Amino acid sequence: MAQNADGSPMTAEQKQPTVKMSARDLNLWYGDTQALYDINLDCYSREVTALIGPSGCGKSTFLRCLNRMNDLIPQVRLQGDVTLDGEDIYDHSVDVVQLRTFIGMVFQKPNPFPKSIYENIAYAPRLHGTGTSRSELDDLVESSLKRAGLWNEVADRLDTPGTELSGGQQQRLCIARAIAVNPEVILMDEPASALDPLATATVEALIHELKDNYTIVIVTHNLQQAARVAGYTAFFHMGKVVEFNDTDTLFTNPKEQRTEDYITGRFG
Ligand SMILES: Nc1ncnc2c1ncn2[C@@H]1O[C@H](COP(=O)(O)OP(=O)(O)OP(=O)(O)O)[C@@H](O)[C@H]1O
Repeated sequence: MAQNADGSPMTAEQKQPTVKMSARDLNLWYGDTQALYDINLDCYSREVTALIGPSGCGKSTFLRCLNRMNDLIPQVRLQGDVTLDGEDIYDHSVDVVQLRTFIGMVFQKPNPFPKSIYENIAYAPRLHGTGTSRSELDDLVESSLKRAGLWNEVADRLDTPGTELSGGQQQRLCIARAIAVNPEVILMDEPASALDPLATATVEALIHELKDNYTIVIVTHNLQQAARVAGYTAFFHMGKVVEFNDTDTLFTNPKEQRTEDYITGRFG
């Protein structure tokens, strides 16, 4: 049971999660083809929200709406609202480069820069002016690698190329790189699907730890993974959110037949 610091049980009001990001009546088209239909979904602060559903149902498209990555795809048209702390992220006044420092992203395939481990972390903070002196950058590199659970494995070889690390280490390096610019939200698009089971378990443990400080939204094909890491889960099908609930309820007591069919393996 959720408790207060003094051990007393939390009231329903205290347990109410805070909305960090929100989509309202969100529709998206690639050219003439509609990919998202009337999405209404909240992502709660300091929680992990999993997006599940069969291939092509719009999970990655929705994830990319949350930090305007779809802006980079020609022919994309979007209707509706996406907010961060109640502010419209599609407002004309929003600096998209800065927005993506608040809302970082980790991709399916680890994609470290072809630079040293140190430079992978230091590059963006230097660019954004958040770390200027060498000692500030040293501290930032160390703290980011520590938070991503990679420091002990790389502390003595910060000058070696990030691309020489194992796949799982590269993915944690990419997570450290996202953390280094001090984001509030981290979007993850199947972050463990290219990793072996051991590296997957390490990344999952890391996600679990990171949620104490960050809001995380993760796309996954792996239902067990959603059950392990996410407090909340949204089931997407054919561009729509069929059902959203806390993960335990969605997996054990789904309201919609389509959700039940999917989680019991009848399609997908
Ligand atoms: N860049 C693009 N241009 C045109 N159509 C696209 C583009 N990206 C995705 N789509 C289409 O949008 C729909 C949703 O795709 P999306 O990649 O968001 O689904 P997904 O649920 O993440 O799938 P998967 O699990 O296979 O990654 C699909 O029909 C897909 O073909």
